[in-house]
Amino acid sequence: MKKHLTIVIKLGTSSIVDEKSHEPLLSILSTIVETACKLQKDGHRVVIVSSGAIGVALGHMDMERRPKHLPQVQALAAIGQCKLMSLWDQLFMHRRQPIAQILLTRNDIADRTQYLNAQNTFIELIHMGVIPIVNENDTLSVAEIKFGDNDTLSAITAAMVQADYLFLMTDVDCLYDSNPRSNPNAKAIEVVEDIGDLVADVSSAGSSVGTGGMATKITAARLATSAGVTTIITRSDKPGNIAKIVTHAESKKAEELAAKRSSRQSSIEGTESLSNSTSNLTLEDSSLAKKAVVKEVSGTNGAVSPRLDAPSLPPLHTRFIPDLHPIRDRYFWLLYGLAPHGTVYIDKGAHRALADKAGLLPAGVVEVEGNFAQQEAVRIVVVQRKSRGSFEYEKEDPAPFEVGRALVNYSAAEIKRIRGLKSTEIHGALGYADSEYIALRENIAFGNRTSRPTTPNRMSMSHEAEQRH
Ligand SMILES: N[C@@H](CCC(=O)OP(=O)(O)O)C(=O)O
Repeated sequence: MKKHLTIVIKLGTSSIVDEKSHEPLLSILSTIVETACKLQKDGHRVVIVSSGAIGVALGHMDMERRPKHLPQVQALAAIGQCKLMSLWDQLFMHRRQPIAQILLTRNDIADRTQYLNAQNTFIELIHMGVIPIVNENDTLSVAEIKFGDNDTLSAITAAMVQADYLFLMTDVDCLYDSNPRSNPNAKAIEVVEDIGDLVADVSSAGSSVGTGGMATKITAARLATSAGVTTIITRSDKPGNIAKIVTHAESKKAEELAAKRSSRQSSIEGTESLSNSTSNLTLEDSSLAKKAVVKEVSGTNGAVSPRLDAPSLPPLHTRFIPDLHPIRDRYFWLLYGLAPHGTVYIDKGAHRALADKAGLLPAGVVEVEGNFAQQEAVRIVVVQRKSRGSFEYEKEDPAPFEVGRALVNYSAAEIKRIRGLKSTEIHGALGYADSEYIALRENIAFGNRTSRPTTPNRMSMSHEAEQRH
């Protein structure tokens, strides 16, 4: 196994406190501590993303359920966060393992300098042999600046620390193609090569004290795999399985990478591919081999691992294979660190120009939506004009599709006035010209799965992610 793997372990509220009594689940927490210390001892680095502040506070304050009123939730988070950290600290102290608390809001990382500061702190802590324990800073978070669920926060953390693995610990073994509690023939999905083609049961809504569910785990897996992080969904009540799963995944990695490369190579002809200026990221990746590898396991009733007949196999889990060309650093930050404030619709010619590493010129802009300012993030959506030079575009055939995000040099109102013009005409239209480009190429990042027209299934997931932004 590669030395010095970086492993992010995300524990939801339901793994930390009992859903009814809100008492801490000490056996799970203790096994996590033992697992994390063993991994550190073996030369790996561990980061924990721990929910549970509000859940712990409910128990501490003898409250039956999570309140609805935001200031009350924020107050509970403030009460619970120190109890939670004290709990972790006591458990880790038995192993003489130092820990550190990192609390983040989306606002913190929307500023590039602050994002880099957070990243540097993580790197330094890891270097010092400390285990960072991350949570959302709920006391400051309101809807607009919330990650909303710690699944997304854990994916962003995993990207920030360039983790090898993200473990999303949950209350089922893995993803299934249908609900295993109601369908005894539900099949376990053990490997996902491409989330774009995943058909899975996401009906699990999460616990009554947490906010995430299976859908947010898939969103998190999409973010993390796009940053090159192998993402695992597995049971939280058996944290000891983490090391076994890593060993198994490491042994599979090389052969799967080779297979993915050769499948990509053989189908690349005839397929339009576009790239980020430094990462060579393929936008139109429909040529890649994309499938969820579903392996049937018998007797899935109740989502309990039925693997007694196959002792040599690793514990049941779902493994999302990371993208061949990860989106890292600034491009990841542009895509997922920032909340988009609007949409700029561009034509296919502009899309092609971006692929050739040009910036976005006003001539290629068809429509603008939202009320954004200069230097704010927007979605870039490609449309087909109804006729040459027209600002009308096809709404369904072909459907508009999002290709990425950009930081713009002009506000929404300004872009409305200069769309369709040549750069030399900007000054005449506005009375000034800050830049010849709507967005510089270095300020545009392409996503590898936001590029194609979305199926209803995918659409609902990306909308959900957007709402959380
Ligand atoms: N930040 C919150 C947890 C957010 C949340 O509910 O996340 P999760 O339990 O993963 O769905 C807390 O510490 O209570």
